[in-house]
Amino acid sequence: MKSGSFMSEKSAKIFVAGHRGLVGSAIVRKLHDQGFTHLVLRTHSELDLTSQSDVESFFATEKPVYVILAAAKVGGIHANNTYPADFIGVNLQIQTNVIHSAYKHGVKKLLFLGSSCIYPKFAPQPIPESALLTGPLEPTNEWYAIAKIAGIKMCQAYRLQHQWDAISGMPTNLYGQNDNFHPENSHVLPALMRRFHEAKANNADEVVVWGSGSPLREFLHVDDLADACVFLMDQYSGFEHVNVGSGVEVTIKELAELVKEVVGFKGKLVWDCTKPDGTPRKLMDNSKLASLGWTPKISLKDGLSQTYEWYLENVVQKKQ
Ligand SMILES: NC(=O)C1=CN([C@@H]2O[C@H](COP(=O)(O)OP(=O)(O)OC[C@H]3O[C@@H](n4cnc5c(N)ncnc54)[C@H](OP(=O)(O)O)[C@@H]3O)[C@@H](O)[C@H]2O)C=CC1
Ligand SMILES: C[C@H]1O[C@H](OP(=O)(O)OP(=O)(O)OC[C@H]2O[C@@H](n3cnc4c(=O)[nH]c(N)nc43)[C@H](O)[C@@H]2O)[C@@H](O)[C@@H](O)C1=O
Repeated sequence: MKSGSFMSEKSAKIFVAGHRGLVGSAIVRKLHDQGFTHLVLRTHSELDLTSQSDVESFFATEKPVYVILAAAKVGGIHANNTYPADFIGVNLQIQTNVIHSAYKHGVKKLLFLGSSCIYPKFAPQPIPESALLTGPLEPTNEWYAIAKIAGIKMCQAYRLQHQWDAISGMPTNLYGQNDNFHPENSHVLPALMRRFHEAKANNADEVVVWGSGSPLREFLHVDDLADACVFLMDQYSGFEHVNVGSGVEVTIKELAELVKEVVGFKGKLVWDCTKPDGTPRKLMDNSKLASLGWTPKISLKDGLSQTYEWYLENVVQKKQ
């Protein structure tokens, strides 16, 4: 189902929740590029989205017209596995508060972002939207996945009961500027970029990479995701969530070799098989979004080079 008025309302008030994160910052850049003039932004310290009363008074006062929910407790396989209570609890709180107050205060349309980890561990590949809730989840991220599934279902329930335009996008693994480069808690791509960079700077002979190297992952540049989010806000008002991926998958070993090349590290890789592999494969079926008219533009090679340049200028140089 198409809606099609978002792009014609460039002065409408838009709340981008999580605007300093990887995804939120890319969405803000995209909205500015597209000529949107009235973004409402709050840092975590200005507005804690886990506080129901604070979220409620924010919506009562600001009354945004559109909401893009890119605030969440996010992390890689180790963080998900180590802090299950935070990943389920914080995410349920943020999304429940924002979705309910947005509905209550007359928001016209809301986009909720989930993740490809909502699908069963052994889902058919590529994974269609219809695979949701058809099998057991991957244990390393089931707490986060359950929260994200609840978010999809909340959007669907509010649409059914209140005819409210809440939609959900399910991005694949993302990367790009403003990513989290924490050594343990980040996702694989920024973790390896940092590790290879530091190994090169310290003339180290080897770099440790987690797991067996055999899992397959699909990576999408965050600027492509932001473009897809704006597209969905404008063009999609359906009940079902929509997959957002690149359609290209690589093994973790191939990814490690690519990052190594982009960074220019000359040593060898050592695999730490005490670390979990996680789900063996999660390539999404992106045909629904393609049939609506959206496809990604940034190749993994170009995206990696761009991200490394950003990392050098914004993380490495700022530390010096
Ligand atoms: N990164 C990825 O690979 C993927 C991400 N996604 C989804 O995209 C969305 C954004 O993820 P991403 O940009 O990577 O995450 P980030 O961690 O980069 O950004 C999340 C943002 O949310 C804010 N935030 C967290 N908790 C609160 C809170 N209690 N109150 C207010 N703000 C808060 C953070 O602020 P602060 O840092 O100050 O706490 C941060 O700005 C999430 O819904 C995630 O599930 C989906 C698939 C893959
Ligand atoms: C987006 C998605 O992200 C998470 O799922 P994931 O795809 O498993 O995420 P990941 O990026 O952390 O790992 C991908 C693969 O890479 C391997 N790996 C190698 N070396 C490092 C490494 O140094 N760090 C990390 N994190 N992983 C490494 C790692 O062992 C695994 O096999 C979800 O929890 C959930 O948050 C979610 O939705």
